Amino acid sequence: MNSLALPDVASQPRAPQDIALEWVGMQNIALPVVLADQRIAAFADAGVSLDDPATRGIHMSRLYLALECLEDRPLTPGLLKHVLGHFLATHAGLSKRAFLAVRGELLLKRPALVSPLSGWKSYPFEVSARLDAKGLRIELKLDVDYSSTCPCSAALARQVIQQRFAEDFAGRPLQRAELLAWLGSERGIAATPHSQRSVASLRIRLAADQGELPLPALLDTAEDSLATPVQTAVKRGDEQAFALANGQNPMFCEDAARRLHRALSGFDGIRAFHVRVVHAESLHAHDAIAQSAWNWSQECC
Ligand SMILES: Nc1nc2c(ncn2[C@@H]2O[C@H](COP(=O)(O)OP(=O)(O)OP(=O)(O)O)[C@@H](O)[C@H]2O)c(=O)[nH]1
Repeated sequence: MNSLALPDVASQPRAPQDIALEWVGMQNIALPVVLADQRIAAFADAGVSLDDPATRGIHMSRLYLALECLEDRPLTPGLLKHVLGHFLATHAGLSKRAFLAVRGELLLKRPALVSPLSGWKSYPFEVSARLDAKGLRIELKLDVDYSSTCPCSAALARQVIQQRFAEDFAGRPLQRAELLAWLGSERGIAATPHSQRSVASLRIRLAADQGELPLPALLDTAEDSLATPVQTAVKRGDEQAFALANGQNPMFCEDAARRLHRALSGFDGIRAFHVRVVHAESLHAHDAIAQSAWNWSQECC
């Protein structure tokens, strides 16, 4: 039987109560993409609106096959626009809006803080794009893991150390060598502040006409602003540098959200962003959360 003889149910008209649909398509399509000079095992969601209420279904295979050109060319706003344009061209008369989301994990090699070592870090990302009469819109989602040391806990720990010092050295003159030894002993660090693994989830809408998807640059900007990103290869010297970075950058979740807000405000090519930080508290069994946004509305990609 040739294809002309196959029934095409999708093209048949529906019953009279028909309704236009906002999004129709497929999700979690396995797809290799090229991003930041890497080939990434990604998953794509592809869809269009079904604006013609009299048409029963879209043509899923046309969306699926249009994804093929993502295999070999770097993922850029231009390539996303090309694919979305193809979605619309193959659904002329049916669809006015086209959608594509690509999810994966970007691997970036990160140097140790002081030793000459390095290792890989995985960054979950999602690139969502939408094309309609208003043009192309692109939103990036990125997660950044970091360490946060509680500033309140740090102050309370310092107070305990002060009290311990007052007790241990009460009523006698201070000897430099004795004091130095005390500072290096467990009595000299009678209390420690608590730290927690934390995650910042960034949603970034790119300005129009961006030539690239600036994922590595955004990740660097976010990590630099937090100053305590989680590490890869670690020797004791690196761990000490990490302890120093944490001591110099104690952060409530509010502090982390404000750091990220300031950093993203200075990043070129962004038209809106939303930041959500989650501190997985070690003091509490619940998490501490802060959110911040700029130029943000609930419109989606
Ligand atoms: N529209 C639609 N198609 C579905 C769905 N689930 C599976 N499909 C299948 O997707 C396949 C591809 O659909 P089309 O793109 O219309 O395939 P086609 O008619 O061979 O291709 P064209 O000639 O380009 O229209 C069909 O076999 C559908 O049955 C669904 O929920 N909606």
